[in-house]
Amino acid sequence: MAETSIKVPEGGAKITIQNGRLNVPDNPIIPFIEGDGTGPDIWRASVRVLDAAVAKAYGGKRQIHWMEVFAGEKANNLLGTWLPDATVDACRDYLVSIKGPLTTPVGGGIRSLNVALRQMLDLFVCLRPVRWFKGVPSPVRMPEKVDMVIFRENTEDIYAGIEYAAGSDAAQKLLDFIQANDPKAFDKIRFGTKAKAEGWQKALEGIGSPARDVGVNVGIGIKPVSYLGTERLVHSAIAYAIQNKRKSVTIVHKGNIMKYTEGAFRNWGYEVAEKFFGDKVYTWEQWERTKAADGEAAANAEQKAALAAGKVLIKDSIADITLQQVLTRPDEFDVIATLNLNGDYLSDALAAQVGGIGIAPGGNINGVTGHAVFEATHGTAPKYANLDKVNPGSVVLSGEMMLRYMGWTEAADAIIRGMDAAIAGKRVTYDFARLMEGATEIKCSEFADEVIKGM
Ligand SMILES: NC(=O)C1=CN([C@@H]2O[C@H](COP(=O)(O)OP(=O)(O)OC[C@H]3O[C@@H](n4cnc5c(N)ncnc54)[C@H](OP(=O)(O)O)[C@@H]3O)[C@@H](O)[C@H]2O)C=CC1
Ligand SMILES: O=C(O)CCC(=O)C(=O)O
Ligand SMILES: [Mg+2]
Repeated sequence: MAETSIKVPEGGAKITIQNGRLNVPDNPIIPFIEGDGTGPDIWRASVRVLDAAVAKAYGGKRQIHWMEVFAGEKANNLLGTWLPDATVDACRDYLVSIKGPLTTPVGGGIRSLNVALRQMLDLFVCLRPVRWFKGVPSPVRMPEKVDMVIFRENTEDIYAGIEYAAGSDAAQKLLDFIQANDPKAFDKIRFGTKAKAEGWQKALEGIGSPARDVGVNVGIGIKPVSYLGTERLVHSAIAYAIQNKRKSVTIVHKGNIMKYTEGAFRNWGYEVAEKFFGDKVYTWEQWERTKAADGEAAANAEQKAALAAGKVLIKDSIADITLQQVLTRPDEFDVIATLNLNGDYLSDALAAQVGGIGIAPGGNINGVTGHAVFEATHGTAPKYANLDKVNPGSVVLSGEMMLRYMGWTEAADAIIRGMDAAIAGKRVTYDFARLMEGATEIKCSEFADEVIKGM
């Protein structure tokens, strides 16, 4: 029987932050959420890898004191609530935590606990690096060219969860508001009135469909995108690119269609680049201005000189073509700054290029308060729950990101060495084994053993 309340481990101490710098003791207490579905299998394997990496790197001088906190099905079973306040408080108090995936029902039921946690702790960056490990099976010809870092805005966009169900009073009130205040826009809501709905129904009856009573059934979602939300995300992405000597930051948006949300994100993104990083970046907006003033050749020469001087190129790309070009021309993408939904799609799509969601890590981070919750990109994969089967790589590598975030680079490096060795040995979980020639399929727990051996 699991614990029903949080037990603070003895002998551990809190990670704190002072003047923007994390203070990590040698015995930090780190809250963890096991997760739903495959979460427990993965966590059991991953925690052994993380502990082994720390032991290998520091020979007992440092040790993580793990503290289980509850969320999702386990919390609901034990405590009758999906996301206890104590869990959120623990992640807040202890600053750095790690979690497994949590289930979100589709089309009704509770809202995403994952999203709730990100919003409650204001973890505005969802950082998802996408890199290839030598030997990992990939559907693309040159996976070694895939080396991107996604900065996904984590607190706004349609993920704010402001949605009203079709037929509800709230949806009707919003429709009435739009009709009263912007009749032209209201007209574009295809089935926004009973007359329009009935008109379509009549047309259907004209081709033999049975008669039925149709009403106004329009669900409405709201997509907030703010200047400050954009500023802090894009600022983080560019600062990261400069610090890590990356070549470019691509602002990915669908601003041709959603002009005042995604389009504004693009425009503000360039503004942030020039306002905060003017001497360290060269933007496509600068290129446009020089072209208008002095011609294309001058603009090209200016860009070439700026990049030769080590400036980071700030460019933008519309989301649909981006999804093609990350496949066909991956080396043209480096750091990506994007909105919440685009980032969700892009991170799963890109993971496929480097071996799949089984090794796609992530971190949700507030670089100002220091709060961070590390978690895999994938979900609960419920059909594999309790089979000790799936790849623990995503949580292991999320832990690697966490260790690096804490400044425990030697332990993080040990994990990378272990992953490299395990993959090179071709003893891998089912997801890799089914695509890798000459591989032996092993269990989730056995893969953890291979990683530990390879450190
Ligand atoms: N941050 C979070 O906690 C997230 C939670 N979710 C939630 O998870 C639930 C299930 O979502 P679903 O859309 O099925 O997506 P999942 O990511 O859970 O699974 C989709 C598929 O991805 C592959 N996969 C996932 N995890 C692994 C792994 N560790 N190793 C190898 N392969 C893996 C499997 O593919 P195959 O069958 O081909 O082997 C699996 O069937 C939903 O409730 C969703 O809301 C989703 C995403 C993130
Ligand atoms: O919260 C969920 O259930 C899904 C979240 C998700 O897809 C993601 O974080 O990438
Ligand atoms: Mg996702």
